[in-house]
Amino acid sequence: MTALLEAKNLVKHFVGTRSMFGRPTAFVRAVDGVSFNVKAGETLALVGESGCGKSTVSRLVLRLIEPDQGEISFEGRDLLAMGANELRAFRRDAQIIFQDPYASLNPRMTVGQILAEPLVLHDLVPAEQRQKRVEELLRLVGLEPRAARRYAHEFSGGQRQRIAIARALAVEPKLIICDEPVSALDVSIRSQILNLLRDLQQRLGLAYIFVSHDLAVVKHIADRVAVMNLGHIVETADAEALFASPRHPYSRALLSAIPVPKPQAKRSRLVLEGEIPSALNPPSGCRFHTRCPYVIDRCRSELPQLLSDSSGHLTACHRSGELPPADAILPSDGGLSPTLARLIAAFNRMEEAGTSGVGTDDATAPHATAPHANAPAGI
Ligand SMILES: Nc1ncnc2c1ncn2[C@@H]1O[C@H](COP(=O)(O)OP(=O)(O)OP(=O)(O)O)[C@@H](O)[C@H]1O
Repeated sequence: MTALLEAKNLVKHFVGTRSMFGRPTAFVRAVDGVSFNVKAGETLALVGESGCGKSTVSRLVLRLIEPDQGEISFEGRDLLAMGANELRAFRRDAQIIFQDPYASLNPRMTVGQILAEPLVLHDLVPAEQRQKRVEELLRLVGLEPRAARRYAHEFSGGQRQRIAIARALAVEPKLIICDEPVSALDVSIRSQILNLLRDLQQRLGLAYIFVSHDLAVVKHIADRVAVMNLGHIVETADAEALFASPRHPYSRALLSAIPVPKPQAKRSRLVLEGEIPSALNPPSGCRFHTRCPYVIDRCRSELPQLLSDSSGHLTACHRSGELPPADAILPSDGGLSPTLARLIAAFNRMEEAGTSGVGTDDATAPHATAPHANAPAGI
């Protein structure tokens, strides 16, 4: 199947520091040779720690910023060569929703006006049918039509994210970039929004690029996962394969930080030691080598290529194939395998995990403390 969106070898460096004369003296290598594709109707999750380049990739594929190098195609057409008219059509096909819906919703406009705006801008619905379309959009995201008369600040965080999703849907997109869409929400609300996104995907055939630092969230929504570290993708695989058998040491470390589902279980967390190296001065060779327990000399000097096995599982690690199986190092139900215990001595420290990820069941979510946490989805 042809990819809906394909990015090849994307590079974006920002000026990091300048001399007193204003000349660039160092560059932030935010995105440094990133390739991936997204098929129609699927969810590709882009995962990694803060600063790894996820948002820059999102901005590049929406052509909000221009890459220094690389290619992007959408439905087989060269996105970087598109003229104004083609780009306008692309801006309908590809939408974005952000972590903080409030910041992206105009406080001076009613929800009805916010949802009608893209309809007018893209000349989609005759004026007399706009109100009906706005009401349809509100229902689509689980809000009552009377929400149209109110302002964004009158809604809870989850409801505001529903409004932002409705606005993205107004132009009937094929692809939505979801940039940390549930990170700012109360835990109990997160699963409602994730369920809504999944439901909309099935009904409307949408593709998502789901950007998140949190693999626990991604587990609930992704078909495929691309793991990013300091401007590089280090592993890409079907979500099932990645969660069952992560191959890159960095993916394994991220995965082992996911809290176990049983609240009563004694949970263990693997924490990567040391500072995340800076994209301003990234380590040579493999950018993970300064934190990797399996580092060998070659990792310090030679950048590993992203190589595929016969199943399409891509890994960029000189030592993939030599590492112990993932189930030998990942904690299960709070128990520590002997291999993990050995690893910790060399690599990490262990700490009791008091954090929580996605509430799998709203009724049992532990942090339903915000005033709006138990508010119904509709208003
Ligand atoms: N306009 C810019 N000018 C200079 N540096 C930038 C700019 N935008 C991003 N960066 C830098 O590029 C790197 C990647 O940033 P990016 O926001 O893409 O990462 P991220 O993975 O999305 O992180 P976060 O989740 O914290 O937003 C960071 O080091 C960031 O400081």
